[in-house]
Amino acid sequence: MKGGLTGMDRISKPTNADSEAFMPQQSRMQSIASAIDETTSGFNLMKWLGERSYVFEPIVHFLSKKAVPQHRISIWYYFGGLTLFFFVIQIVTGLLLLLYYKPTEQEAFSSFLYIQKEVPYGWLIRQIHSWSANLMVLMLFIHMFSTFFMKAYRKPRELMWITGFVLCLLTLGFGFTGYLLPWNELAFFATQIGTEVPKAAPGGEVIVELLRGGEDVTGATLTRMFSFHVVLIPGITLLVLSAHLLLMQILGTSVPIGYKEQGLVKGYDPFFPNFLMKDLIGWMIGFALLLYLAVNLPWELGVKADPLAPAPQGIKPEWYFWAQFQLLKDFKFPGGELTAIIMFTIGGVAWALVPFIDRQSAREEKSPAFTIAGVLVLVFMLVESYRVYLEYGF
Ligand code: HEM
Ligand code: HEM
Repeated sequence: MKGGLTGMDRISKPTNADSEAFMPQQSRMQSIASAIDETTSGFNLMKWLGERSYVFEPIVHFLSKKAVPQHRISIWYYFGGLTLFFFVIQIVTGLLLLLYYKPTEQEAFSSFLYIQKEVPYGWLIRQIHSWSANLMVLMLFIHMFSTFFMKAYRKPRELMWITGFVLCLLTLGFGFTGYLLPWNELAFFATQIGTEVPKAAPGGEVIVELLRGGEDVTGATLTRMFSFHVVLIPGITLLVLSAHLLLMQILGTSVPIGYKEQGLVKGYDPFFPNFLMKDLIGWMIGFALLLYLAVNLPWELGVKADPLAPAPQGIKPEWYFWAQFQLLKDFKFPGGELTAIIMFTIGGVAWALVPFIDRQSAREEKSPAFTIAGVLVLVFMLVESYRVYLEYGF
């Protein structure tokens, strides 16, 4: 830019963010008018954009208020951002897959093969969508357990935990509904077993019909799962996620109990731009890993589902449902399935209400009983999942 005071300097450079962002309407209009006068002599895109950059200042101002504490376990603060990163990848690749994918019993598998074999880079987009789904769920589990062990759910962050819990259910819903979409044999029979589960509970038939769009898994189920996957679940997720992130911004990042008193907090990183830049490094590492997996360990295509064929051996769900799957298998006695469902429901409700049950942490006192309970839940899930791995492989 040539010398002299530019429009950008006049409008947004005197960066007292407070006074700029909340400049009275009249003086802001005057600034815009003078900037417009200046641009009439010749059009300069950068200048034009610079003059209008003040509209972002309230956002930057809002973001810059947050600071992230630095201490020996602050590494765990990266996993919410990583979950978010893989979710964004899911949206972008999912929208690209939508250009060619056809959600009908006749065409789903062939459109899926077409994406994989004919569409330029279709195989890459599909592999990225599949791997990023797995990485998103993995990051979400790490994020959930780390916030649990750091007691980040305690007062005043109860709603962060509740919205997070709902996001966990929605993400598992994404995985479950997406699994059927390629309409291959494995997905077909796994969905048949998965959607059968609610039948063991009183009134469960209604849920089974709601999921399947009829008594059995058919083309109607595929269309239904498709609309859940690309419309209903994304819509609700965007709403709940906005609430989760807004709450995060307003409440700020928590510090583990007792850390401040013991002088373990070394300092604070302003979120914008310092911590965001560090987040960016995490995302680049995540992206490199994602590309490596997508290119070197492609997910198999399988064979087209044949609803009339008998179920093949070794049908199992995605790894993130293995613990529930194994528990149901362990409870194969009369009334066992219902007992397992009741256990999971009670466990799930207790997990969701943890911030209200753990009264000690709400008073900023350590709550070892909850740490032990969390370790038991984690060990149970890992052992049950490992048993499925031993029996079926990956
Ligand atoms: C789609 C899923 C999710 C996304 C994208 C997400 C995103 C985030 C982000 C970006 C943060 C701030 C950075 C951080 O502390 O890691 C955060 C914080 C938090 N999240 Fe999540 N989250 C998700 C799911 C969950 C789940 C499943 C839970 C727990 C059940 C949860 C509970 C929390 C809590 C308690 C905090 C506050 C952490 C603190 O103040 O130290 N979130 N989340
Ligand atoms: C708005 C966002 C999303 C859209 C528009 C979308 C769209 C799609 C489409 C069109 C397919 C079928 C194509 C195919 O099978 O390769 C698909 C498959 C799938 N989606 Fe998504 N998706 C989205 C988000 C997600 C998320 C967040 C997850 C998981 C956490 C996920 C998990 C899956 C899985 C596991 C498959 C099956 C992949 C396969 O075996 O090829 N999707 N998705």
